[in-house]
Amino acid sequence: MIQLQNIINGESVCATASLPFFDPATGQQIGTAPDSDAAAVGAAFQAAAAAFKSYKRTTPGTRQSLLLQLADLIEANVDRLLEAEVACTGKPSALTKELEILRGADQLRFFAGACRVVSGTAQTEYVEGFSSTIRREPIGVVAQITPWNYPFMMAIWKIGPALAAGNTLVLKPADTTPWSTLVLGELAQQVYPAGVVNIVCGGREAGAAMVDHDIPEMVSITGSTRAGAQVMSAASKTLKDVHLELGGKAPAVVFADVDIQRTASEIALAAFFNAGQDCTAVTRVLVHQDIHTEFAAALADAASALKVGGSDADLGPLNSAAQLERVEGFMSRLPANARVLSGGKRTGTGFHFEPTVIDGVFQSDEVVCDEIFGPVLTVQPFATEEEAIELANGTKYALASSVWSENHGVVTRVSNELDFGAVWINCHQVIPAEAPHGGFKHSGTGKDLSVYGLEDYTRIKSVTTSHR
Ligand SMILES: NC(=O)C1=CN([C@@H]2O[C@H](COP(=O)(O)OP(=O)(O)OC[C@H]3O[C@@H](n4cnc5c(N)ncnc54)[C@H](OP(=O)(O)O)[C@@H]3O)[C@@H](O)[C@H]2O)C=CC1
Ligand SMILES: CCCCCC/C=C/C(=O)O
Repeated sequence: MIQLQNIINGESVCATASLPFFDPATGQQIGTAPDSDAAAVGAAFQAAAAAFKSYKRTTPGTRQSLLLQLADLIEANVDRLLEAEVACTGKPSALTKELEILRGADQLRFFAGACRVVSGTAQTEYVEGFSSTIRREPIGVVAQITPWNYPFMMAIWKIGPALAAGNTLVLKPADTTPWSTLVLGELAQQVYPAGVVNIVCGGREAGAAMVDHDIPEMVSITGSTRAGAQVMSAASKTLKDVHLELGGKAPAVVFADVDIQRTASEIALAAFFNAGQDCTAVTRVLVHQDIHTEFAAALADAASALKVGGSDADLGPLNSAAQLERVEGFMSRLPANARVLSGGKRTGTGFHFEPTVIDGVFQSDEVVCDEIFGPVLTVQPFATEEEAIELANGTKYALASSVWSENHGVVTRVSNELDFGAVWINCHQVIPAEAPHGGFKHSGTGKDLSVYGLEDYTRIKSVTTSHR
């Protein structure tokens, strides 16, 4: 059994209580991680506050160099990170190495470069006899809470911009997936002074303590809309900045002129990658009525061709028994009108679920409007461009979307009307480090990645100097 420890002020620290964590591919326990209480979380914030006094004075050049060193360490330790990530998630190994671990190193390199170009304004005389400067400064100590769907990469998305901007941090991984974040934290200790990067594990008590504590001036969470709303409400008591990357229910709007087989395969991949546990995954296909039946059948074929579980899998398991039960709950409550064209049930060992395509559903059905976070895709026909836009925009989520057509006018008009933080045209889920990632409405506020994500971890100060 592996016994993990918190990382506080540069040291591994035991906790008084622990939580088990499991391999979702088999359901077997892997080890235990600390179940941190408010005192442990408080110690981490104290360490981060002490470290901030000197870390905030580092130059962009120094911060760049530190991030580049950490990126190099990630590459040098890719096998350790991969073992920890795959153990807690059951993800396919080769894809995880390329698309999450090595990509995480690249994303850190992006922030390493970006921190050298983000700046305030030069001295300007807005008032005669006075010079003004607008400075971008780090916020201070930040509290960061990550989810279990991409545990390593979401930790990168949090620590990269925070450290690039000159903040110190305390990060809590989800209780089912602590391991790779602690390996990352351990690597960070080889680069950063004690207290700059602190990792505390735990469940809801630790999460609440992260948000309630009065040291951090910002809390950033990636998770469900429910968790985001709770965090926002709790954070309002201490007037913290909140940065929320929450749920999604991404539509793919497909017009009648597409290549049906190719488009269906690409959409199936974007729906079922990571077993659909992805806030940008395609979850709703809105397809022109002229090709509805043929396209739904092509999606079902593409879904059935995917391999679930095993070393050469296209998709691994759901992350926990609770998540499997949540997905099964949606299936058990399907309305009478729904037709399951492929999949629909658990399979194999652990928490695997078949890629599932459901036709015959309506906009008001729960399976169409609520985030499921599993390999479940619904199909709805539309008659006109206007109806497609209305259906696409018709849920409370607004993170990601795509439109598929060869017609330039159609994709331009529709992409302008789609009310989402990201719109992809004839593709889905293309997420380079340079592009802002974040939604509107119940999908949250603030951006990850990009210079906008880096700026979210800064505050603006106005400094005015008299010429006297
Ligand atoms: N946008 C996204 O990427 C994600 C969306 N989800 C959605 O959430 C659904 C349920 O999954 P669930 O596991 O409950 O996900 P949560 O949103 O509850 O968990 C995500 C992270 O938030 C933490 N957390 C949850 N509630 C609070 C709180 N009130 N205060 C502080 N931290 C909190 C969790 O900690 P702990 O480990 O203690 O639970 C975890 O680290 C999924 O089906 C999916 O729809 C889930 C994960 C990611
Ligand atoms: C390897 C593709 C990763 C895309 C990650 C974007 C989604 C983030 C989230 O679900 O929070």
